[in-house]
Amino acid sequence: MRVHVADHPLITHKLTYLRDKRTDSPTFRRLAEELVTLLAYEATRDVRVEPFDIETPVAPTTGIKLSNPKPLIVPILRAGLGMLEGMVRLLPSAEVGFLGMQRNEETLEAITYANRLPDDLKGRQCYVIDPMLATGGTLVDAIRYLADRGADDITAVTLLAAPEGVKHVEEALADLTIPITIVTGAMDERLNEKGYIVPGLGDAGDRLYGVV
Ligand SMILES: O=P(O)(O)OC[C@H]1O[C@H](OP(=O)(O)OP(=O)(O)O)[C@H](O)[C@@H]1O
Ligand SMILES: O=c1cc[nH]c(=O)[nH]1
Ligand SMILES: [Mg+2]
Repeated sequence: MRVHVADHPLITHKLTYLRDKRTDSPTFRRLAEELVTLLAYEATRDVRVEPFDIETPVAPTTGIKLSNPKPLIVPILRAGLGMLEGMVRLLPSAEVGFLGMQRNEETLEAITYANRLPDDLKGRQCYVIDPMLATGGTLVDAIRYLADRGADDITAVTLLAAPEGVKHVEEALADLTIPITIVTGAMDERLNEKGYIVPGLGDAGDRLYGVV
């Protein structure tokens, strides 16, 4: 598994405002969208392309275009929805499938309460988007779900990650032979006793959409 921690002053600058508890929901949403666009640049480094012949006004040349089938973007509801617009802006021809997952606040185990994805993901390159990788339980289940349906290249894009969670993802998915990549805006210090990322940003879903 490849883990890429973005190291760019603009990303850290935007993350700092995102983390700040005084940042209101509209600003939080805007920052999350801006951040994912910057992270997607790194996350799509290995997006599948094929040669494409064109003619410029001056001469014929061969460029590239995204291969078919197009990539599948999978936001994990709720909080992953806050990253969808930014990701789709960079990959406008991608398809979007949805996974609704929620972590039980006591056991910290994730349950899947909704899915709207193609049954057959054979040969698909998938981008899972979720702002938080905490214990890693949610991401492990999401990646396994996609891999079981045939996805053969999976990249997770997160705003923050905890070292314990990344380790868990790596260990729990060690049997998968497909390429798995995590691209994150920052690797924070640790998890606290409630499974929250420290220093983190609190509950990403609540900060985007309010407490439900
Ligand atoms: O790595 P883990 O320990 O599994 O935790 C991470 C998950 O927790 C948050 O979602 P949450 O369960 O709060 O749902 P929400 O997006 O609806 O708020 C977050 O968006 C991840 O999906
Ligand atoms: O810190 C955390 C951990 C899990 N989910 C969140 O939204 N925040
Ligand atoms: Mg939440």
